[in-house]
Amino acid sequence: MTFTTDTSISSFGGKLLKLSHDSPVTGTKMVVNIYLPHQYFDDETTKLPVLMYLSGLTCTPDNASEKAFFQPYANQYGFAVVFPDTSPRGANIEGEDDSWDFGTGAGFYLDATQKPWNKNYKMYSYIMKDLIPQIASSYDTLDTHKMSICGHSMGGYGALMFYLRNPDVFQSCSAFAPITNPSECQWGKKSFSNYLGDDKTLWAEYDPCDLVKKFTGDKRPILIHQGTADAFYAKDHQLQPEKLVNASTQSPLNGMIDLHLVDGYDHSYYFISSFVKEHCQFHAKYLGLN
Ligand SMILES: N[C@@H](CCC(=O)N[C@@H](CS)C(=O)NCC(=O)O)C(=O)O
Repeated sequence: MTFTTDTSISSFGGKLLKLSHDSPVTGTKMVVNIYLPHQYFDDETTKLPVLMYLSGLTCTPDNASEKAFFQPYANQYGFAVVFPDTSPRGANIEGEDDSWDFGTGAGFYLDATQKPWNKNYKMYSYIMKDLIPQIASSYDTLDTHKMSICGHSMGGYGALMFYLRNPDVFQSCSAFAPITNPSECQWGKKSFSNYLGDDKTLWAEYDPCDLVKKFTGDKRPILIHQGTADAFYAKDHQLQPEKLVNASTQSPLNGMIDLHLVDGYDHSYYFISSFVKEHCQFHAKYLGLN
């Protein structure tokens, strides 16, 4: 299957492409946005690294494309940014649209094992086995062997989880207000029990606090920003970045979780866009761009 370009929008000297494709993995039509920096159009031979950005609960690829402001830094360093969706849509599963923190917009980047979700809710395999290979085959000058990953909230969890499981695929990882211990917070428990069932050994295969202890990749820092005025952090305890720091003390990444608690910032894209520069600078270093 190839991408259909639904829209192409000029932005900061590059272009944002809004794409769709039929995914054999999810069995649904999937949408994805890709930001191509000006280098992509200036020079048709040089391969450009890729930054994957995973969004949080309720998001489509458009939230970050419109409000995170990766574009100036993508142009400064010369990398493309991929914004996948957060779940399959329109799978016609009963209950899929009943709540904002489960089902549509809340795929948790995992492969569901439980009925009725296990037919379509396979975001882990979608990203690894469908989206990334398809970007590689559709865009000759995007280098998916030079790829880093970041994300926000549920997408921050996704970024940590993909990186910790696949250090050979992703050069570096960062997160904004990530859910770090999904097995031990309300959002995670709701999704993991419905998508994965009761077997906690399966939960551990997706939980960054478990995965960090088994990490086999290079000893590189993971950059995390967390706003102190974020109610999901301060009041609801959904995010718990300190738990990842604690878990990492028993791992090769001891001392490498670079957690910045930033005073007064909330959970919104005003927070993300305030620190996107630091995250781009961080990834550019590991992508060999600065
Ligand atoms: N809908 C939820 C909030 C969900 C939420 O904050 N989602 C975050 C990710 S966890 C987000 O990025 N929302 C979309 C946006 O801010 O553009 C509520 O009403 O409390």
